Amino acid sequence: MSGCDCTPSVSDLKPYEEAVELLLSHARPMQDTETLNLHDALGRVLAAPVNSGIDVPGWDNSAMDGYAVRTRDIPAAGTSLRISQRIPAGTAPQALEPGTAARIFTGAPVPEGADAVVMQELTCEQNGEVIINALPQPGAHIRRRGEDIRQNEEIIQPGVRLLPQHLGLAASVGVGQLQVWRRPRVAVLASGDELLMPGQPLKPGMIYNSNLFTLAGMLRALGCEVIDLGQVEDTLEATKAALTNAAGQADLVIASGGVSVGEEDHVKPAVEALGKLNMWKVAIRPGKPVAFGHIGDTPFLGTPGNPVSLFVTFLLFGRPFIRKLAGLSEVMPTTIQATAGFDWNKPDKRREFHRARLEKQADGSDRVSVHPSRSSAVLSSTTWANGLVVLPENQTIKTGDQVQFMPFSELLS
Ligand SMILES: Nc1nc2c(c(=O)[nH]1)N[C@H]1C(S)=C(S)[C@@H](COP(=O)(O)OP(=O)(O)OC[C@H]3O[C@@H](n4cnc5c(N)ncnc54)[C@H](O)[C@@H]3O)O[C@H]1N2
Ligand code: MOO
Ligand SMILES: [Mg+2]
Repeated sequence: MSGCDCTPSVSDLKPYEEAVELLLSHARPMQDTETLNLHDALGRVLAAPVNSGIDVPGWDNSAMDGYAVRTRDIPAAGTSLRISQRIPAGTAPQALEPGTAARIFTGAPVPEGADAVVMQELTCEQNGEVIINALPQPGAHIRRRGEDIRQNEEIIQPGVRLLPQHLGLAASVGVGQLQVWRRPRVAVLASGDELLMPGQPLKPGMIYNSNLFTLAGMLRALGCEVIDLGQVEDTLEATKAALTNAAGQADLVIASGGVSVGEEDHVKPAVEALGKLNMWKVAIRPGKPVAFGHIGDTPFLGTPGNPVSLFVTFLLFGRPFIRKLAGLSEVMPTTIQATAGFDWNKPDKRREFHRARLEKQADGSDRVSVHPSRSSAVLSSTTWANGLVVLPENQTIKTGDQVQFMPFSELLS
C-alpha cells in the first residue's frame, strides 16, 4: 500500500461544452457605459441601438451625371429640350419646367416633376439645348428617398463590435456619438520563479516570460483594458497576495501557470483559500488543468503555464467569457467546415484543439494540415498555424474527411 491518492481518470475531467457553459453562467456583462465620439468608438461594443432620425437619402437624387427629364416630354429618340436649370450636388432645385431638361450631377436632388435621368453619354448638348439620343424609362438613374435607410429605423443593434462601416453608417444619419459598454478590465499575472523578462540576460535554468505577452496581446485584441501585474513568486503566500491585489482592481483576473499538481503549483490552493474554485480540469488537449473560480466576487481564470496551453485555453474559455462581459451578442468561436489533408490515427479521450493550417492546394481546393508537434511547449507552432482544428474525442480522421476549423482571424477579435 502506497497511501497515495489515485491519479484522476479521464472521466473526472469536465467535457468542453459543460466547462464553457459553467464559465459563461458566471459571466456578468458590464453595467456601465460611456458616450464616445465616432472616431473613438472603433472596436468598442455598442450598448444602445442607433436609430435614424432621417431618411437616407433625404430626397430623390441622381445616380449619374446627365439630364433630369420628364419621360412624357420625349416621344422619340432625338428629341431636343431646352436646358432650364443647372443642379450641382448640394443645391436645392426648382421644379422642372415642363418641356425642358435640367443639367444634373451625381448626388444632386432630382427636381420635382422629373421622372428620369439620362446619362450624358446618351445626349448631345448645344446652344442651350440637349438632344436625347435614347428613350429613358421612368425612374431611370434616380436613387429614391429612403432607399438606404428609413426615418426611425434601427440601423445598428446593441451587442455588435463597432467596425469602420458602423461608424460610417452612424455618420450617414448624422449621429456623431455612440453609447458603448465600458471595456472589461482584466488583471494578468504570471507565476514562475524561472521567468525573466525579454531584454534581460538569460541565466541557467531560466526562461523568458512569453505568456505575459501572448496573454496581454490577446486581451488587447479583444478590446480589454489590461492591468499587467507582472510575475509572482512560486509560494502560496505570494500567490494569495498577488491574487487578492489583482481581484481588487479588475473585472476578471487571469493567471498563467501554477495550476497543475506539483508542490510548486499554488494557484489552485490560493483560489480555494480566497474564494471558490468552480472548475478544474477539462477533457481537452492541450490545456487540461485549466481552472476557473472566484477570488471574493471577482472571476478568475487560471490558464496552464505551457505556452500553447495558455494560448488555447484563453481562446476556448477566456475569450467567450470576456466577450460576454464586454456585452457582445456572439461569444462562441466561429468554426468552419474544412477538408482534412492529414490522417489522425490516435483516438483520444480528450477533445484536441490542434494547431493547423488551412491552405489552398495546387488544384485550388482548401485543405487543413496539422503541425507535427503535439507538445504544448512548442510555441512556434502557433505562428506557423492559422487556426485550430478540432479533433473530436475517440475519433480517427482520414484525409478527405470533413473537420471543424477555428480560424485565428476570427478568434482574435
Ligand atoms: N504530474 C503531473 N504533471 C503535470 C500534469 C499532470 O496532470 N500531472 N499536467 C501537465 C499539463 S497537461 C500542463 S498543461 C502543465 C500545467 O502546468 P502549470 O499550469 O502548473 O504551469 P507551470 O508548472 O508553472 O509551468 C508549466 C510549463 O510552462 C512554462 N511556463 C510557465 N509560465 C510561463 C511563462 N509565463 N512564459 C513561458 N513559459 C512559462 C514553465 O516553465 C513550464 O515549462 O502541467 C503539466 N504537468
Ligand atoms: O494540457 Mo497540457 O496543456 O496537455 O500540456
Ligand atoms: Mg506546474
